[in-house]
Amino acid sequence: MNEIYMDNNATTKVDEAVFKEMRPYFCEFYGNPSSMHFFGGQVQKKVDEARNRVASLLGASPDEIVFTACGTESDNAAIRSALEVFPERRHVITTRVEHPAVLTLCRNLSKRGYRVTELNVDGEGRLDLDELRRAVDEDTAIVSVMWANNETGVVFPIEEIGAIVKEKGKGAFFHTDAVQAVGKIPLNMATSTVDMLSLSGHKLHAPKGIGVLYLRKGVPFRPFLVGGHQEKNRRAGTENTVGIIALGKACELAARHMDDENTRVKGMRDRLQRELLSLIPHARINGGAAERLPNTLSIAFEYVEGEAILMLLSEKGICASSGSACTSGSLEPSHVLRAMGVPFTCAHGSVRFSLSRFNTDQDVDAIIRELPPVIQRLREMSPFGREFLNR
Ligand SMILES: Cc1ncc(COP(=O)(O)O)c(C=O)c1O
Ligand code: FES
Repeated sequence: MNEIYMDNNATTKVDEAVFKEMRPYFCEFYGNPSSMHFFGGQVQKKVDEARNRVASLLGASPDEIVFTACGTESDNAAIRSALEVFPERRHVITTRVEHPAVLTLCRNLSKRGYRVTELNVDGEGRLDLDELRRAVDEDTAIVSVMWANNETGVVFPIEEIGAIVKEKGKGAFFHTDAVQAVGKIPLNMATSTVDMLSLSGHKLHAPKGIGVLYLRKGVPFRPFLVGGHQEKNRRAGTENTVGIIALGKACELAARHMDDENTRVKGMRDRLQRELLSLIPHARINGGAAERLPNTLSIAFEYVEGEAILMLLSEKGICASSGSACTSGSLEPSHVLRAMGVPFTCAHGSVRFSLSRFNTDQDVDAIIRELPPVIQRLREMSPFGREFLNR
């Protein structure tokens, strides 16, 4: 069976060129970059090169790049640092649609006496900037808003948000979880209002377990992990050298190919969306009217179960995701779709296809061929679906 992988917002394949770049650093050049001898020096040089490559993709300076273990660590480090820098400030602003890496931390903070504002989104997943404007005050330590949503692909107007934080925040930090944005849309820290940004290697064809916290020059920072002097005292722990080198290569590839590839990826995503909407009745795009990442399609089929769709697709070799919490054993539909007010019946039947540069037109053809009969079959099987079809 030919596998069709359209779950790239969950994780991506390591690019062969990335693997080739990191491979010698396991068994041949395994030195510790902090060692004085030539063996460590060789690795240090390669880590420096990787730092330059990451910085270049972000329009940042290499000193502003702190390597971490993952996107989650970067998110935690950014928010916790802000609270330590401003111990007297007790207010944190985020959104209802953040990844759990931010949302769980914020909800824990609210249990510990912090005031946490979770900004709402409208039916298309868009923020109300007036709500943000009203929320920011002199007690706000940090505003953390994701650049792009992992489930719907909806892109937030980060620079407009940053301008509001800078205008009203009395020095409050602005952090963005850009884990889904980096490599998919161009970002430029040189002209940005962002103070701190998180990214994760495994979303852009580097391996799992490597992340970055971008930390703007001059922004005060308290490290999350303390110990050795790595990363200029901003993140202790011996560097994940192979991961760093891999991420450097992945960023270099992303910078070089982003324009062409994303045009092609968007073409495939748009065709998939168009065809599915025309072939399957009572389907709707989650976040369809908002600005979205070029690779993401979250589509709701009324009166069917997300899991059932995924299981039947999986039998055909097609990997997608349901964008619902029930994949993790709960019966609640996704917090993102709920925040958008997507009706229960649609939220449950939502499927996310997320493409990458490794997808082909044949992959899109296969989904267009396989999915409509799957939905038809499931609707016929379900009592709700039957009633609904007979209406
Ligand atoms: C928006 C967003 N933030 C954070 C993360 C967490 O990244 P990591 O898996 O590297 O911890 C993810 C990945 O699932 C994500 O999609
Ligand atoms: S129970 Fe499956 S999508 Fe909600």
